[in-house]
Amino acid sequence: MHTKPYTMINQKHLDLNSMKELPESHAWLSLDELPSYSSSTPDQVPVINLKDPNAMELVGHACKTWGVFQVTNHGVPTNLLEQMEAAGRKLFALPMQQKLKAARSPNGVSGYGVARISAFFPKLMWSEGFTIVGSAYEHARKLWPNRYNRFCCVIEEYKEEMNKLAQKLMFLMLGSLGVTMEDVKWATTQRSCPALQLNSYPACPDPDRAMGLAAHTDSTLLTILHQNNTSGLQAHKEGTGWVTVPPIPGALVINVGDLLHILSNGLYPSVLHRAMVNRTQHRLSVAYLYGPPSNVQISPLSKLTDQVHPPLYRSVTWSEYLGTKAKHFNKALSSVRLCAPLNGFADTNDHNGVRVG
Ligand SMILES: C=C1C[C@]23C[C@H]1CC[C@H]2[C@@]12CCC[C@@](C)(C(=O)O1)[C@H]2[C@@H]3C(=O)O
Ligand SMILES: O=C(O)CCC(=O)C(=O)O
Ligand SMILES: [Fe+2]
Repeated sequence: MHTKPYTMINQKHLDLNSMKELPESHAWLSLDELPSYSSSTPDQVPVINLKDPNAMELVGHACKTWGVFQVTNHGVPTNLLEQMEAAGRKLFALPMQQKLKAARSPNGVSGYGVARISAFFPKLMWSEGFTIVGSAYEHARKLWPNRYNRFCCVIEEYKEEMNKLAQKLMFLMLGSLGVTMEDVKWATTQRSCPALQLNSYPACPDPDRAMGLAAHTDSTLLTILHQNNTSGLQAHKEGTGWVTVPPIPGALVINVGDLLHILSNGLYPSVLHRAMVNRTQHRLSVAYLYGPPSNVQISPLSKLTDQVHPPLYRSVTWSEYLGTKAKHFNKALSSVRLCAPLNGFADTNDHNGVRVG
């Protein structure tokens, strides 16, 4: 038997829940490299009632101006959101040795571990994650050898409901640009292969020097995020700076991802966002990362391009783009860009210069 605490086994898997002070490995030098602007009128992330007769227009406007919004009346049962949150809590409350049994392999996608983007930062993030692509069965069986069924059922039901909502959102987002689901046949005929990301942000002894999840855009078409009633999510808006996305009970947060940025030829820019931590509360979030079927070529929709608006991005599949993101992180989007914008300026939404830490 070893006598060292298991937090020493692997520096990347410190048990944050038991730390009384912030270790150097997690102390960020600067949390803000992007400018913040002071404004007398506080700018707030839109909240849209999906049963509003103008929902399509409101969604389109939110995608153009923010790339993030919250939705109410979204049709996902509240008790399913609660069950998912409870399942997440149960998972992260397991002892570290147990969680490590389902650790993500070095080049793998699924499993327990630090955020995939960690490799791009000199400091570690104050969070732990669990990624599920495909069935949760293999991992759940390692975590709870005799009682994995309940976890798997909640995950499956959650994915089912989120898929319905994602389709509805695609219909609204594209509809607002004059694009019909006929123009994007794959969106209704082929099944997508989504990912589910559970994030846990333990209470932090020194929140002002720690980062929960560093600034990034999602590689998805769109992401549906459920945050428990603890704030921490912030979105970046040009000209405004970082804005907190306040938790609203029962509401879900929708992010525009890089693939929708490409599909809309830049009309819907993907949103840069991050998660901050706090001193007293354990924060939990569940992200449903929705992309197209993995081998469908995604390129700017022909309805949105003409001589004056040439396609700005080359076509990519989701699986190729995930590889590009894993390699180039915040330069992934500009690496698939075809031509410079007509005004000659770098596209601010390509998130080229973001480096936090
Ligand atoms: C399907 C996806 C999308 C992934 C990779 C893979 C599984 C996990 C997703 C996330 C979730 C956390 C932020 C992010 C940036 C990360 O590090 O892992 C995401 C990434 C992406 O959107 O690129
Ligand atoms: O925890 C959050 O609020 C953000 C999570 C997130 O951005 C992600 O999982 O991609
Ligand atoms: Fe994200």
